[in-house]
Amino acid sequence: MSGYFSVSQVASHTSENDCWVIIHEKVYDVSNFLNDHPGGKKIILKNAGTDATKQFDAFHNPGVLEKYGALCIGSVGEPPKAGGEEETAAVSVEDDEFQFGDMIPYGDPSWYQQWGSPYYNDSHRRIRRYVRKFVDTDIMPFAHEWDEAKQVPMMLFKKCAEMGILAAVAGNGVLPTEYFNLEDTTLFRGGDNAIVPPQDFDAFHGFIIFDELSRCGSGGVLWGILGGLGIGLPPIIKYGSEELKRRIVPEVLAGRKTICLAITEPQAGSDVANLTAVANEMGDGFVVNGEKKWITNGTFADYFTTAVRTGGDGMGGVSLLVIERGMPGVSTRQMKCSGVWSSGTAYINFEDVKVPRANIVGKENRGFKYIMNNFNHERMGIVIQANRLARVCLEEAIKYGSKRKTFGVKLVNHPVLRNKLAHMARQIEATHAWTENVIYQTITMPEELQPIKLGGPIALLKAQATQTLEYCAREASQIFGGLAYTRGGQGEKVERIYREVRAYAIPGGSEEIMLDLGMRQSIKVATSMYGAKL
Ligand code: HEM
Repeated sequence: MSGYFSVSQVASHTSENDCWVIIHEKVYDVSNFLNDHPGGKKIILKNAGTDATKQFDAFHNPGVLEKYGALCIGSVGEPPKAGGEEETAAVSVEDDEFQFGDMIPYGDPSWYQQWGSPYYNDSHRRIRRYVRKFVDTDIMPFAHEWDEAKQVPMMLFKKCAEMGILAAVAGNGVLPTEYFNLEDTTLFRGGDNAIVPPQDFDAFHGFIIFDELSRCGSGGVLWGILGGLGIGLPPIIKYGSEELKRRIVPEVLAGRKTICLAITEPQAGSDVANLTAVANEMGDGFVVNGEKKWITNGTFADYFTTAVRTGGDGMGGVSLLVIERGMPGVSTRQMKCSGVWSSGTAYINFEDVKVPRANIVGKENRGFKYIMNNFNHERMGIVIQANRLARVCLEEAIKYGSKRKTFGVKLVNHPVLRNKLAHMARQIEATHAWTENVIYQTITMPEELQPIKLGGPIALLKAQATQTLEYCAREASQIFGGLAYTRGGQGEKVERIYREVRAYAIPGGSEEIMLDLGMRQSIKVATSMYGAKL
């Protein structure tokens, strides 16, 4: 973008070879774009030389302007005087962290909209701005493209590593500082003056990272970048030998290698104790045979943190082994799923794969416990993402409903549609408050008690979050009508999220199993730990 133009200057560019329009006070030269315009050239020509903001807003996502930024040749009006009003105004808005975001009702958590909260401090406010900028500039404009291409660019891993995001989400609220250089990341560089001083990092920072990233409105992109690392690396960090950790963790945190968690099989999903992939002892290692299915990032991951049977039947015979892509006998293929397209969901075959004993995670036949502990972490990740995706549906529906009219009335002014928005908002807010409460427990409760005391509530919370997501995706789709039935365009996010609902409601424990486990576990804890007489 360069110059400044008056309205009358713009008005003289109205022909097919020389066509300008004003949109939101910016001037666009669309002469070379007319023939490529998905809405056709005539409709733009009809508005040539004029302020077409109203017409533009009726048909497009605001993100379109960012994507086609190259067409912008300047602004309407006079250039600002040096140190003038424009600059000062921008700074004062940015500094007001008590209020952050677009102020769409319930479009962000309440502490973004002038509500007090006991959970957050300045470093939490800084990290939300840090991640939001990244999402707005480096992810959101490309989410549709990547999803259609069914992959995220590999350079994103490097970018997330440099930002400090990979390290921040790998340790489940604890920074794995021994395995990456704090000064190599823009998030933790500078000690006490860092965006987040490393010693202050807590589970709420991790929460904000996932919540803000989920604003991209694509579970596929989110899982493409963090789905494998978020669940495949923590068991190694927590239970792996020092040698295994030194060999694998730094490579993954630097974005040079990728990792995934391979547990689910064609015939064993939530029923982990009955998995059948087998690792037979041979020499100083194992020979692995079996299949894994629906493995996030499995199409490209370098490491597979894999659940295998090393002992007898049931939960006592399961171990975790790190299998490497380069080992002969490993093959993966992309699965065709209804959603999360860019996350690299794979079917994996292990055929006579020789794995050294050094690659076992923790102790032999203790894998079931490690997997169950990891599940709580995985489920909280799903909760945070699902609830923000639900929020995205609500935000998109309110924005669209505030401009689209039927029978001369804006959609948000039809009581029947406002009722849908209200039901969306109350569920999202309740889920968010419960999530904050549980995250607070992960900081304050003794670590050894967490798997026992929090397992039940986290299972119920997962069901709460995914049912909220399902409700919001459905209702937002109804509000968007046909636009949520077509891929891309104004209903892009809602259409995609609707296809992704099952990817949240099933993995990590289906809703049915979560609800049953949640209550069973809570009754057990109530009677054995709190003294309830039941
Ligand atoms: C800088 C100028 C413009 C750009 C970069 C642009 C870009 C696009 C893009 C990418 C789409 C595909 C749908 C989407 O992604 O949202 C689209 C559709 C469309 N555009 Fe534009 N557009 C511009 C200006 C205009 C103007 C001034 C009008 C005038 C009314 C207009 C009317 C439409 C219509 C009617 C559609 C089809 C919407 C649909 O499929 O429902 N566009 N435009």
